[in-house]
Amino acid sequence: MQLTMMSMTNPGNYRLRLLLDLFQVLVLPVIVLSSFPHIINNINIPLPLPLSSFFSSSPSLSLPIHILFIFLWNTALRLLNSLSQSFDRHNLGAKPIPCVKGKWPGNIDVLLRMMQSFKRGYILDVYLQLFEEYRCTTLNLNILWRDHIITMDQEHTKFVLATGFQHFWRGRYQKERMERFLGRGIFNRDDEVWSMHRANTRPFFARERISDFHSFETFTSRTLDIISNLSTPSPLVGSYHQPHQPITSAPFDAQDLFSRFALDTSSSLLFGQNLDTLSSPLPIAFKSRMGPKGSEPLTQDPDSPDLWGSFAHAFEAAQQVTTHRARLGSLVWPILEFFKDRNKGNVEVIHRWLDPLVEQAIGNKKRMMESGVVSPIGEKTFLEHLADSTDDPVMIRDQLLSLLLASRDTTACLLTFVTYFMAIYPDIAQKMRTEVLEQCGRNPSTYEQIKNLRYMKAVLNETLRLYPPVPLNVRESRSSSSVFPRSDPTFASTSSSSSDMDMPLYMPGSTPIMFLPLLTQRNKSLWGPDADVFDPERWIDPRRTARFVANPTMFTPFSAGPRICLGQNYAYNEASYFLVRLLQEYDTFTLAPEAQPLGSLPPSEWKSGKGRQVEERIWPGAALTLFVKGGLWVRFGKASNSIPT
Ligand code: HEM
Repeated sequence: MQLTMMSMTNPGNYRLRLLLDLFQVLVLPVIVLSSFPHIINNINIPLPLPLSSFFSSSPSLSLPIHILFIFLWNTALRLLNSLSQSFDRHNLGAKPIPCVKGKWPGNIDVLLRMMQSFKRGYILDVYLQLFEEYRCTTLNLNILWRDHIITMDQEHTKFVLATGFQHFWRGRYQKERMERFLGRGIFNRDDEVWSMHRANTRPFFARERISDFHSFETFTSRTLDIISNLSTPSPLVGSYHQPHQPITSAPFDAQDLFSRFALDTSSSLLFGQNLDTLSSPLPIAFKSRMGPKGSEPLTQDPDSPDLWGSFAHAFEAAQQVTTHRARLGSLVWPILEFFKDRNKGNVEVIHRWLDPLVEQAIGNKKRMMESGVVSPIGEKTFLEHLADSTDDPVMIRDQLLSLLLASRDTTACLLTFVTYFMAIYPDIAQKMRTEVLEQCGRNPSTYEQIKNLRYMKAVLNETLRLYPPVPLNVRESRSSSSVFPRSDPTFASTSSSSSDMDMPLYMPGSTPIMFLPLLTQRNKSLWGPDADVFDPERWIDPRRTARFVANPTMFTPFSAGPRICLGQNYAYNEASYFLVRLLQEYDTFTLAPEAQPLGSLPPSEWKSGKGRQVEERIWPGAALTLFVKGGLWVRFGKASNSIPT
């Protein structure tokens, strides 16, 4: 019933869904209980004494009786569901996914443990701990009596994304969380609408477009100018200079700068406009506070034009809200947001910026059609290309926003973490620089040259392995159940018996599943004992690449299967182009922890943890995409043999 009602309504109407759920859980049993005496009276059945006194109990007992009945009703429903699942499982010859057994009813203690870890813990560490505690790579969290599967299993992730694609979709709960923000865009739709978007978007990323480095150059040189200004040691830059400190170049937030670079580059590609976020005021070292993801952009002077700063802020805040909802789960967040949708304000700001662009594109299309002018796809922006396919302004805006999300934060994240590695491993930065100078000299690079930058590609891949810009993702199984392939070898030796080991896991229908590329890509049983080590050579030495060649889905930063990223090559080119130009001019990269906003340095307890957190010098967080909490504050040093900008 729930599913039918949901499909009849707007997928973003979480209030209606919550009311329907509460009706099923709380109201329906009360109705049934109250109608019992009438039914029994009408059909004149004599009841045994305990039951007749139950129905004729005094009003003071009525509340406890109702609560008891609600409890019994829901327990019975859960039992029925579990019986039907075990029958189905038996028929499919599968075993259940191991279930987390918390100390409190509904695994509330597990939920609290996760919430605590999201605040102070290392990224996704709470999930890794649970996998290790239960010695398995796919687990049912069963929060508030609802199945919620998490997996770091390479084989199961491959099944969700590729080999068993038809069994999964984005699902009701994800649409509910994202509907107001991403609407009918490619990230929030399945089936026909998704296919239509994909078919329409793919031709736009043809080779000619992804190898046209002209727009990369425009925004790269603009970014390098800013870095150059910031990196010139000067006592005059008083806003960041601390008394009693030697005068050095200014620390700046590289993550913020790269996000601006990526947003301006993407906006020029997608809707032919330079949003020029690179020109709005930058966060200032020692003054900046924490923003929704990185550092807080400066509050705009009320008299100056907004310059898209409010767009960028609302765009980040909307991602935070969406992630927070996913963490709270499909029951809790709609209750907390019942009277106030926390994304309403953010989305209004976003639409205020995008709607005029969409209207303009539709108007231009009409004018061009009237005058009989037809321009080829290679000369169009994505917005113009979209406007050719539909006149529906909401559909165009939603898809445009999805592409902005796809291209901006992911690419900025990749550049941020490469910079982090260049700062903590200067020898790797040096090696990258040597390759760049050998292959490209001092000129802006070409498509062919970038293809030959083997070490650069290895660094990008190694960064994407340890810090995938989409570190976790969610799908939902469709209404029918399915069976996972055999688990990956992570805990192979710990299964209780060999017959048990041979049994596949049962994936129930209509159930959310979260997969965790960040954990899969750091899994020692797949990548070897040095899985946590940043070592670009693993992508060059053929004996070491053999693991990945034989098993490509152990590395899925761009996803896999029918929904694989459409901008993968574009992203490699954009990041490589930027890094080539950067390394032509700069040879030292240092972290500036003293400039990190308060509360953004890794907590001391991480030192006693396991894996990368022990040596982490920044705080990685996730809000749809990965980011450095408080921003990545760094100093860049100009190479003595650099070329003048
Ligand atoms: C380092 C950069 C990037 C990374 C790591 C990345 C990663 C991903 C991932 C993991 C997905 C799958 C999301 C999901 O199914 O839930 C995806 C999808 C997508 N990406 Fe990227 N992406 C990057 C850059 C880009 C760029 C630059 C563009 C376009 C300009 C782009 C366009 C898309 C599109 C359109 C999809 C949706 C595909 C679909 O649902 O069919 N991506 N990307």
